Parts: sequence; structure tokens; C-alpha cells
Amino acid sequence: MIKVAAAGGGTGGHLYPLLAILETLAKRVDVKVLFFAVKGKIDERVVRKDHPEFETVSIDVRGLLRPLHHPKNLWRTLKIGIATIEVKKHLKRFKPDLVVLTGGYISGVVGLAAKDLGIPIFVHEQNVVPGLAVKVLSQYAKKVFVSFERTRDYLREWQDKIVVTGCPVRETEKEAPLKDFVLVLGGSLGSEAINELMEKVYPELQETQFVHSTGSDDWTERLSAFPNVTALTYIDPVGAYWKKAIASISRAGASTIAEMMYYGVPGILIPWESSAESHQLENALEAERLGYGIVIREKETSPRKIIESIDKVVKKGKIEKMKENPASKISEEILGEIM
Ligand SMILES: CC(=O)N[C@H]1[C@@H](OP(=O)(O)OP(=O)(O)OC[C@H]2O[C@@H](n3ccc(=O)[nH]c3=O)[C@H](O)[C@@H]2O)O[C@H](CO)[C@@H](O)[C@@H]1O
Repeated sequence: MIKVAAAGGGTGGHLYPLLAILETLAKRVDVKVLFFAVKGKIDERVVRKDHPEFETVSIDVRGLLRPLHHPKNLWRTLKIGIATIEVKKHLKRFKPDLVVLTGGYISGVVGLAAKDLGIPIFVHEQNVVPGLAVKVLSQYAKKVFVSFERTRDYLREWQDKIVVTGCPVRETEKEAPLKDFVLVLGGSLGSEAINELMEKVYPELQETQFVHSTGSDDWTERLSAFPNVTALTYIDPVGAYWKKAIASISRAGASTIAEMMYYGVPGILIPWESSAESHQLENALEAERLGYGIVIREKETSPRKIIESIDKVVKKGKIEKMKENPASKISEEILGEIM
């Protein structure tokens, strides 16, 4: 049996790849998990629901605001200090064999505590451009798993630890009750901009079926008015729908792109350009370069442009599904180091 401490939350984009790794590890060996969730965020809710067997500890912490001299950061830094003491207490008691971290501020807190206690650290970066937590933790990690070859350019000092694996995707046995539709997703929190745009597109494309994750009950009600749209506030498990989709329209969060690639679904990517260091734009351009999508910059979107692009991606047709889930490679690498 191995004991794993894990963190990577705040958004679905950090959480789902982490769960994919833990679920794959558990298929190979007996695993006991201590999960550090961010209080009040998606990880707390999803992990308690899907993995009641994990020991889940909620940590009250928020990331630092930019610019770093923001006045609220004084209070946030204090909270990070308190959180670090709490995390260390749990790590000393649980005595994990390793920690797995997939980014976000909670990873930073858990990673630095694990480093002080000499616990082996494994990190995964989902995006082309690594986030602050992964940049800092790479120096202490045993292995740094990345989704894209291009990420090496941003972590030059740690080349020997980097393994390009792709971004893990959660598996599901479930199947959506529909088929041959275009899947429309914001990020894990929905996207107002995509909702507003698609509301203008739907009446023009009555022959095309859409499944749209809206992010709010109000939008679900509004978009359900279109007979060609199945509007859902949140799709869970989303893999059930990716399997049956012919194309997608989405933001360019790393997990959404990973799912397009894993299930072989071509899509239109509208990156959220206010993301830190425009990392969604970099993700989107990389996905386009690899043949998975058409990128439309947010300022250039219009219902007409979307209609023309949907036609192109649907005509492109499905791409071959990936044979191996990146979560398998990561699990093998971790077990190879630990066992
Ligand atoms: C706003 C923000 O900070 N976004 C970042 C966040 O991800 P964010 O959570 O916004 O976006 P991602 O695309 O990475 O992940 C969303 C996940 O939620 C799932 N989903 C979505 C809708 C739904 O109804 N059901 C469902 O399960 C998607 O399928 C996907 O697995 O972390 C990612 C990984 O570091 C980054 O690339 C994103 O830029």
C-alpha cells in the first residue's frame, strides 16, 4: 500500500487531471489518499462526492493578487503562513510516501510543506505556459510531468526531471443519451461570453444539434428555448458527452483541450485572454498547431464567424482517439520511482 498526499485545486482545470492520476494509481496499487482541498472551491465539493474514501482536509487559502504589492496580499500571505502550519501538521501525522501536485496556490502551500519534511514531490503542469506554483516547485520535485513539449522552454533548468506525458483525462464508463452533437463548454465555471455568443448562433443553425454547459440555471432556462439545444447547467461526467460529440466550441483551458485530444474531437477555441500570462491563448495556439482546432480571438468573434467555423470543424470530422491516457504514463513513472 502507498500513501499519497495530493493537492491541485481552485478550478476544475487543476482538479480533474489530479483525480485522473489518483484514480489510475488506485487501479494499479492499493492507495490511501490525503487530499488537500481549497475551502469553498470545486475541489472540496467534487472530491467529497466522488471519493468519500479519501481523507479530505479543507484549507482556507487564496492565491496572491497581481500585482504582488496589492494591499490585500498582506492578509493573504498571513493566511498562507497559517495554512502551511496546518498542512505540515497533517503531513506529519499521515506520513505520505509521496505528494502529487497539479498546480494552483494550494499546490504551492502543500509542496513547500512537503519539501521541508523531505517527502518526494511529483508535479504536473497542464498548460503550455507553467503557472507560478509549478515553476517554484519544479526545483524540489523528483519529476515534472508536462502536457506539451513546448513547456520545456519555460522550465529550462529542470530539463532532466521533465517527462512529456500529455494531460490526464478522467475516464468514465457512462455514455450520453444523445449523439452527433456539437459540445459547447465554458471552463469549469461556465462562460458568459460564450453563452451570449451562442444564443445568437442557435437560431441560425437549426439543423445542428448542440449540448451546451451553461454554468448557471438562468442560462440553462434561456438556452433551453431552442429546440436544437440541450442546455445543462453542469455536465458530469463530461467524458460521457465527449465520446459522442462530433465537434466542440470552448474556452482553451488545459483540461478541455486535453479532452478534445483524448477523445479526438476537433473544435473551435475561444481563449479567455485575461488568463494569467495569456496562457489560454498559448494552449489554444498549440492545439491548433497539433491539428485539433480553429482559434478565434475573443475580440474577433461574431455569430457569422462561428457559423462558418462550425461548418469547417464538423467537415474535418473526428480525429483518432488517443490510445493511452496520459494518466497511465504518469502512474508508471511515479510507481517506478517509489516502489
Ligand atoms: C478560469 C481559469 O482560471 N481557468 C484555468 C483553469 O481551468 P478551468 O477549470 O477554467 O478550465 P479547464 O478547461 O482546464 O477545465 C475545465 C474542466 O471542467 C470540465 N467541465 C466543464 C463544464 C462542465 O459542464 N463539466 C465539466 O466537467 C471540463 O470538461 C474540464 O475538464 O485551470 C486550467 C489548468 O491549469 C487553465 O488552463 C485554465 O485557464
